Amino acid sequence: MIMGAFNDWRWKSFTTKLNKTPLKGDWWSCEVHVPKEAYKMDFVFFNGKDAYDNNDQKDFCINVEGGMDALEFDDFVLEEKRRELEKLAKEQDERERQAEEQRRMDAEKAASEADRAQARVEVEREREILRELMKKAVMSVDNVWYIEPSEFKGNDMVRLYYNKSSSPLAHAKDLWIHGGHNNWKDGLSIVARLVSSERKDGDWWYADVVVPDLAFVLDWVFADGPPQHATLYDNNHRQDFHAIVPKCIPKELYWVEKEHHIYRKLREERRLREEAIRAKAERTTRMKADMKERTVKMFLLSQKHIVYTEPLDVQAGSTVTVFYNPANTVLNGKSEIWFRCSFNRWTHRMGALPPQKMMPADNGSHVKASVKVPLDAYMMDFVFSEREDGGIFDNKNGKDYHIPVFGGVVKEPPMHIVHIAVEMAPIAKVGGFGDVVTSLSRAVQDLNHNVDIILPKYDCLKFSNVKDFQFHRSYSWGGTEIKVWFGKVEGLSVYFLEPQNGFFSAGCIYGCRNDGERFGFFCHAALEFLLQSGFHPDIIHCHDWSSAPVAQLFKDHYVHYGLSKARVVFTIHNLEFGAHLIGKAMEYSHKATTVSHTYSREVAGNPVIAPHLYKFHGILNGIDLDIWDPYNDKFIPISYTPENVVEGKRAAKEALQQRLGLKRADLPLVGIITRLTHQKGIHLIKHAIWRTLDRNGQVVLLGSAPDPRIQNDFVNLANQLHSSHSDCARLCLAYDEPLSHLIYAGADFILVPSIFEPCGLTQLTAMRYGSVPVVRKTGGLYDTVFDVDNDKERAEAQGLETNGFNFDGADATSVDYALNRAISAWYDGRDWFNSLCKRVMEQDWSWNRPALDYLELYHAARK
Ligand SMILES: Nc1ncnc2c1ncn2[C@@H]1O[C@H](COP(=O)(O)OP(=O)(O)O[C@H]2O[C@H](CO)[C@@H](O)[C@H](O)[C@H]2O)[C@@H](O)[C@H]1O
Repeated sequence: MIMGAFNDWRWKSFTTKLNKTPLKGDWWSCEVHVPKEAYKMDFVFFNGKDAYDNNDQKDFCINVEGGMDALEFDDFVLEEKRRELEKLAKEQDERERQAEEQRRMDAEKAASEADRAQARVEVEREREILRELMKKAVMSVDNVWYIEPSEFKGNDMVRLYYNKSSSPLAHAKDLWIHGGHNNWKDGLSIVARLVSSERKDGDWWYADVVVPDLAFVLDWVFADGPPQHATLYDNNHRQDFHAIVPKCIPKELYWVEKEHHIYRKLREERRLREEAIRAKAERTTRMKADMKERTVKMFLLSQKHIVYTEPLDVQAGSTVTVFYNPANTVLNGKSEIWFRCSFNRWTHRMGALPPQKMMPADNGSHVKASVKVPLDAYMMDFVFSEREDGGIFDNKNGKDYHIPVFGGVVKEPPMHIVHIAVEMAPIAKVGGFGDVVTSLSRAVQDLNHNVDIILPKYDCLKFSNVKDFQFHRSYSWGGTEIKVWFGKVEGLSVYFLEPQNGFFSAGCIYGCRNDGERFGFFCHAALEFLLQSGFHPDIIHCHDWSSAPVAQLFKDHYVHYGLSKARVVFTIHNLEFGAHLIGKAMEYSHKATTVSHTYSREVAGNPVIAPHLYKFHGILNGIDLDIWDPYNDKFIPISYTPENVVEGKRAAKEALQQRLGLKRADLPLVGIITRLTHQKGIHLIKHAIWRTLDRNGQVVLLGSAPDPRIQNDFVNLANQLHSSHSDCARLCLAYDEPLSHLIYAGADFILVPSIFEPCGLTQLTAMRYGSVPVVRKTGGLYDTVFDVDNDKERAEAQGLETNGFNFDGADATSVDYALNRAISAWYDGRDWFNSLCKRVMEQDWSWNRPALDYLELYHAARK
């Protein structure tokens, strides 16, 4: 028998019996069908059981002519796989669609039942009221009123008689009936003037009225004039008059119809409500996607002076041309440029492609090379060199060039990232660091990676924001038992460590005498938890002095024991505190970052940073577009987008003024939202408050000071201002997240005069809400705010438009320089100012771009 297959045993295997032939020797034969995709046939012979002739373990093979070649076959297989994946994806989509449809139908059914039940309740209530009424309703009252004929029904014309002689209307000249039906259900449905009758046994009057359709009780009062003009009434001692309609329609039928009517109304209202919610959600998603697409395009184009591809979107299976301009790199002036490329972060099965000499491009500045992108690529990787065999390389400072590939059959394998952190918004937030832990994690998770967070289980956690909170396990370490709890926060998995030594039951996050000891213990306990739970993260990300010890502990105790795959990334949010611990983390981490380029340059000379610059990078923070979203924000009165920013902000300003008791007037409003510490430029904040008031503006400050002396100082200032400028200044000296949303939306300007600022989030959030930032040119403030008068070119170099006002120095004149221009711009040209609000709102200060930078960094850490 023969057992074989084609193309290195990858295609169409077969097993067939051979027949003895009459040829000389012991020749056997069989017929084999050679498929058109074959370039090679591989086979062995055997006896049908256990004896093989496999050509000394090399197998036999014959090349096949006229079919595909090996490369074509690779493509063919991938194409097949792509088709298969497409089919599976379609089936999956269809299943999801059906499941969604089912969910929708179930929800519809439940809602419909709820509507029906409500309709029933409403009808029952009405019925009860009417029942009570019917008890009081009669056909006539002797000597007061009666109706002719005595038998009547809906739509009949009847004559109602009234004897006013002993009523409050005894002396009225004019007499009117104001009536309705079924307990005044439709309000006034009967109005008529009464005329005097001939009857002599009293003072009888009458009116002819049409009985409303479907009425079974008539309700009325008498008055001395028509509605709105009457002054005297006879309302039957406040009971009104009620008459039974003797021949009204069958009652049950009425109520059935009524219930149905209410049900239809409820259902229609619900449908409209749901449609509005759906439309809004769709619009939110679309706006987010548009912003992301614009940013990614901008990012790809922003490197155009060095490298770009044609087409810009690289598709798997297509051929792309890479353009490179050595003038701006280390290869400037080289006579030859060689292009060295691979895929999937250099892990592609084909390995690196052979180096290719680049040819001059038509534009004169760039050189170019073309590559076919395989179908199983998700990333294109390349570097450039001066010679075929190497020499000087441009590898983008060790990071290499990477361009994402779309539409491939293989997806990037997810990384597992664990943050060890002591703050996390919104459950344990003190400042911006807490925001970043949450929003960076969400952004990386959105890019299909796995993210976990380890946090101390403070007794002061905001548990209301933790979903599915549950006990996870417990372990012993450091002489105590540590309970681990698990929960979901903003869609992120969080492990909470609760050592039984009470370290985190102090009622606060920071501020204990032994903070260093508490957090040092936490860091070690977190690593121990990872080890004991068998986690194998790719990246352990620690932050600031509080989880800085992780880096060295990892190196000393864990790298050889089970966590060896992990790399440690350390991020500095603020170098002010814990320099010694930060220095250690700089030394022991694989990569270190801080939260803006400019701050990374500002601290580069610091002795704890300087020796480690080779692994130190500035990556800007972003804000979370779901958490800060004026289109879906429950703390502001009108939801708005750039299209209706003026209307949205006007409503928010009014709500803010009303809430804080400020004058409700159209004045320039400056907002300040900050921790009140030296870093934030306290003397400049104070000065700016007075300056704004001088210029007839309003100021709202939301902030609190960890230092009681500063807090006191501001309490005094608040007292002074609230009496001298109660219309125009409000200092809220507390931490208040909902109020911060209203200030971001209601202010015209957000002032950030920091002395130093690693990144700063408030100016970014301000822009998301269409507020114009006024900032000091330092750290991340410098990188994100571009002065409308002075920074046009600097903004353009980043593909941006100017977006605010800034100043250099740290004295009163310097703040005035920016603040005066800002306020004047507001007074002088509202159209221009409104267009500036719209413009800042359209800029993308989210994680769309920085999350990609972090991923590059994580990959670089793993190299
Ligand atoms: N009284 C109050 N009520 C409600 N909310 C308030 C508040 N006071 C402040 N906030 C909020 O706290 C956050 C402050 O974040 P920042 O980044 O601007 O400063 P912070 O100095 O805390 O952060 C540090 O870490 C971050 C993150 O890396 C860096 O951006 C920054 O430069 C660095 O100093 C914002 O979300 C703001 O809205």
